[in-house]
Amino acid sequence: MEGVAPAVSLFRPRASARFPVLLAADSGAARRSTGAGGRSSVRKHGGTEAPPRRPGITRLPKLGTAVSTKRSERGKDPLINLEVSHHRAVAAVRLLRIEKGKAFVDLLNEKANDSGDNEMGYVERTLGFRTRYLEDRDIRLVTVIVAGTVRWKRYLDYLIMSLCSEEKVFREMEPLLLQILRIGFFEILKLDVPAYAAVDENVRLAKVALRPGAGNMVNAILRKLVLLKETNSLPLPKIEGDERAQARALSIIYSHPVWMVRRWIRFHGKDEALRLMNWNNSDPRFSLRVNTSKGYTRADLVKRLESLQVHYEESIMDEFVRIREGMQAVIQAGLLKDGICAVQDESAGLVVSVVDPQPGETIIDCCAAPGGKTLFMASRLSGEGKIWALDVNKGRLRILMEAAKLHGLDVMITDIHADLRLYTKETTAKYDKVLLDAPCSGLGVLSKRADLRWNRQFEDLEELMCLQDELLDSASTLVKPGGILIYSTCSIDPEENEKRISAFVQRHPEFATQSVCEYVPKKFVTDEGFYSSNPTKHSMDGAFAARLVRSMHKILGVPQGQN
Ligand SMILES: C[S@@+](CC[C@H](N)C(=O)[O-])C[C@H]1O[C@@H](n2cnc3c(N)ncnc32)[C@H](O)[C@@H]1O
Repeated sequence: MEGVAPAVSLFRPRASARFPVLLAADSGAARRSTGAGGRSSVRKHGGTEAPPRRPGITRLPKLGTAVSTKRSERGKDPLINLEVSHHRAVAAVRLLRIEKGKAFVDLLNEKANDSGDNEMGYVERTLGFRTRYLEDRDIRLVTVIVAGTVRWKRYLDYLIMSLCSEEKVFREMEPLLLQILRIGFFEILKLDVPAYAAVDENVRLAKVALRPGAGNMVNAILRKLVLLKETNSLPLPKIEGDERAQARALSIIYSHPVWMVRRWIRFHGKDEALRLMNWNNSDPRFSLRVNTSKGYTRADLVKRLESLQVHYEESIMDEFVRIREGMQAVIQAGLLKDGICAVQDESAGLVVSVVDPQPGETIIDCCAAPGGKTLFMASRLSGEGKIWALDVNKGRLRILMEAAKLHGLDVMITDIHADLRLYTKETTAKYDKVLLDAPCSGLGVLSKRADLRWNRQFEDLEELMCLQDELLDSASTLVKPGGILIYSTCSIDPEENEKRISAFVQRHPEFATQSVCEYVPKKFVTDEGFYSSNPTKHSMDGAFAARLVRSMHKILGVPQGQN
């Protein structure tokens, strides 16, 4: 099931829903509202999107006590609509913006994800009214709905299209109406929100944000859906026919792109492909790494978590704790902001174990930003040694250095803003260890990146593999004789992982693979001696790493300067 277990109780209908009101926060607003017959005029807003007509809304001249007025107090927020459910309104607008590429799905830091002034501005310009500022519970609901609706988009759209009178109605549906329907379908099918609440609230949103006709359409389609769900007769495709047809059906039922389904069935078999898709559709699990460089221990972190009543589990790694429930409490208590710990998946931590940083070493992290692994490596150096953090993305590199300062590690890290391929042409510097955490498809982290599956095309893989080869060639020139090159990805795709390494050692006989068995628990070591974490096997993100040792001696056939 998608979403969090307590979601059902969180979705109880609001008492105020029975009393449609658009409250005016000041008398000026009351003057601007039209009076006659309860019909509202279309008010012009500063934004590009004109607000839709909202007939049937009563505007009251006084601010009710139930209205949150952060902006009203500043005299800027005259109109707050209490008729619609606030979190659904914000979710619909965020979904619209994600679809246009103007927002992203942030599963972790919901507060920072634009849920303040900016987002309310978008809501007002898009819907034509302002909602009250969201409380923590609402923000959590927005996150659950947005992430879930994005994950399940293919499944939801298939059902919405099936329940429209004809395909053309679906294809030509206005974007906001489609988002409202997706929310309703997701709530009913995956969150088990009581049908009456999901229908009622989404019909109201469509009526107020669009027009009565749109509300009627949402009503008709959602009621049809409720009936089909109750009779267990959802019109889903049958898994039958040839391999391609089966993959297409599975891609709808499990809401993944067809190419991914086909690829996973080919590489891992059908059962594992299904397990993987189930994992990607489930709530992501987060882990915390305690910041030992500031003198904190895991016991200190555990104590703080217990005082916050956060549910946690011990990790296989000394510095880590797995969070089962209560990530918001961690964020709100300032544990991240104060540099006590960082959010990091154990799968990424294990890559650092493969690097095995030792005090006194020189290490270059070739694709370092935003710095999760750089910081962990630096803290393992125990104050002795140095790390160079290189990345082509200046903004992300800035985030890395800010985090380094927060963690008290900035003295050990030097940033280099460059394209690795160009940088290595100009430098003669050599390092004890070189980490290449390469740009990749991210197919191992789809549960945390709800929208990634829709942003990746099959063609991207080809391009990424070429880049990975080029970066490997460049990174290899930075390794001292006898030094170590570590190649890692957050992908589970063999072509981005094992295949890149076998191609690399063929091109570079001066490098030989070294088993990672000394560095990570046995269950993560593949037959070929690589590190590999798998979501369905290890209940963590998918990741890969290989350790390659550079020969101490010159190898015949290797061009001068590269050996
Ligand atoms: C997988 S991310 C690195 C994540 C990072 N190691 C961490 O643990 O937080 C890949 C990084 O490669 C960088 N990158 C992509 N192409 C690059 C290039 N040609 N030279 C240097 N960095 C590059 C991207 O900007 C991105 O930050």
